[in-house]
Amino acid sequence: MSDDILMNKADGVATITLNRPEVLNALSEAMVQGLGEFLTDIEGDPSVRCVVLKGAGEHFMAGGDVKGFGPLAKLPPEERRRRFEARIHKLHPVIFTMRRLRQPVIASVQGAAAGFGLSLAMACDMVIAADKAFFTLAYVRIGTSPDGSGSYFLPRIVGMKKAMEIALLGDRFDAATARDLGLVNYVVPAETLEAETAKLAARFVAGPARAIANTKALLNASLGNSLESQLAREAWSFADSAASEDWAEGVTAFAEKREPRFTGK
Ligand SMILES: CC(C)(COP(=O)(O)OP(=O)(O)OC[C@H]1O[C@@H](n2cnc3c(N)ncnc32)[C@H](O)[C@@H]1OP(=O)(O)O)[C@@H](O)C(=O)NCCC(=O)NCCSC(=O)/C=C1/CC=CC=CO1
Repeated sequence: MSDDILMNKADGVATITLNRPEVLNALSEAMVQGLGEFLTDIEGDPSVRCVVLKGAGEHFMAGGDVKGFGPLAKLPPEERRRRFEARIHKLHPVIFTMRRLRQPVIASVQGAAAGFGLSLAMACDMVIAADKAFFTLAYVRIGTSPDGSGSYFLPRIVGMKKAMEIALLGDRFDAATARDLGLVNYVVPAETLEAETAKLAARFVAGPARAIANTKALLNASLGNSLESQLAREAWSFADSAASEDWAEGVTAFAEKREPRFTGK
């Protein structure tokens, strides 16, 4: 496995670190492959109750490696089209797996989240950002259009008009603006980002795993479902959650007026 991406598992949390700080963690082929492999590993590991995605160094991720694109500019247009289409398709299993994972995925963002870096953060379930973080969809500034699910999640999160502004202009905006737009859940002082991310992850680790997984799947499904299908799915999910040990513990703790002690079973 390449050093471009790292994973550490501890106390129920899998932390994935994008690790090319010398280029603001710009994407490499090895990083895409590693991300896919780590997420597949997590999908099969019930001991992981939460995933944290972060960047090494001062930034989250600057997106595709634009300096690495240089040599491609010399290729004939049809060859460029072929190569980029192939490369970008390799990102898709990563996005699908992140959305399909039973565990919540938290993006912990410091510095820049640009291009695919912003797409990736949007594909996470929650985003916690340092007050000094900044965001740009960027693609239009290098003469291209969004990828990696950016054009799927952006209008769903911020609404169509704001999505048009962010995508068509590619301007930078700060963490407070990102929070006001709903792109970020919490903004925290940069020096507390790690600790606040750990606190949020610990809440998921201590939570009712099956209910959390069912809730995540329900919200994902609602983006494309009719009301009728969604209601059917809600009924199934509630009943499935109610068949867990954590549900029995939750209602018992409520009756006993104490905090529940969930085990994830
Ligand atoms: C917003 C920025 C990310 C950061 O801005 P700032 O803090 O002002 O820093 P800079 O001075 O601009 O940059 C510092 C150095 O880092 C280099 N750098 C920055 N971004 C990249 C990058 N994406 N790839 C390679 N290197 C990068 C920059 O050149 C500086 O280096 P030097 O000091 O040597 O000069 C800002 O930098 C920015 O907007 N970056 C570009 C964002 C972008 O266009 N991203 C790519 C869009 S395409 C994409 O994301 C996705 C894919 C996915 C997969 C396959 C194929 C295509 O694209």
